[in-house]
Amino acid sequence: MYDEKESLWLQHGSKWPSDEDVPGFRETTSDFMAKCAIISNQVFSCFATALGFPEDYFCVANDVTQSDCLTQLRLIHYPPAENAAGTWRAGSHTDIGCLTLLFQRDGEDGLEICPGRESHTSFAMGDTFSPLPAKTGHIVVNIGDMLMAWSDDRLKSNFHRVRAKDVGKSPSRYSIAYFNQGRRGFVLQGPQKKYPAITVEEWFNQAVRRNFANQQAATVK
Ligand SMILES: O=C(O)CCC(=O)C(=O)O
Ligand SMILES: [Fe+2]
Repeated sequence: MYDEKESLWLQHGSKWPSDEDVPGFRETTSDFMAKCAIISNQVFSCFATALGFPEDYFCVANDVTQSDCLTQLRLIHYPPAENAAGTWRAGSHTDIGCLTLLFQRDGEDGLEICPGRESHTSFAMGDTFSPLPAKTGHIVVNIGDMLMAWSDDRLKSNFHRVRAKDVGKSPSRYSIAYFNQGRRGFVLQGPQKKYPAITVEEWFNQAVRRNFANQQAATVK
């Protein structure tokens, strides 16, 4: 089943809307992304220190000034819905990268979260989800699978999903997700070396293949 949403993805090498088409968009969005990088780095510094890495370790590994950085901003729109039982705005998933900052707006609820999962190879579904009401100005911070592997599974990625109301009308929902996804060529390995050293690029490719295979298996059941 597909997700009922549309989104604009921005990262190194993206084609931006022109200033004639959307005046001020590039400047405003770039400023916003720079602020997201600063906040992400504050969180990364805490995690790096707690894990025994140098304080700036994850900041360097996710440095958006480097052209091989896979970090991405996604501007997401979920169209209005009515009696949406059986559909998903975003099906249950964990984020694939290191750390996500998620921005929502007042009155556009629908995000549901699940506590951190146990192992980065599982793709458990059917756990208990709790709604996280949308608040303008708040930032939801999700740990992703890459950071889970990079921390030898000590920091858990968390399942989350987005739905419209089963019964009645749901307004449009706009959200913004800033995905810290590491630098392609950076070598990823936890301090305890639980998993073999691997580049971010190769880790990403493997994770996409694994998630896709698991999703296929879950759909077939
Ligand atoms: O729109 C949201 O609130 C969640 C989006 C999300 O989880 C994602 O794009 O990975
Ligand atoms: Fe997500």
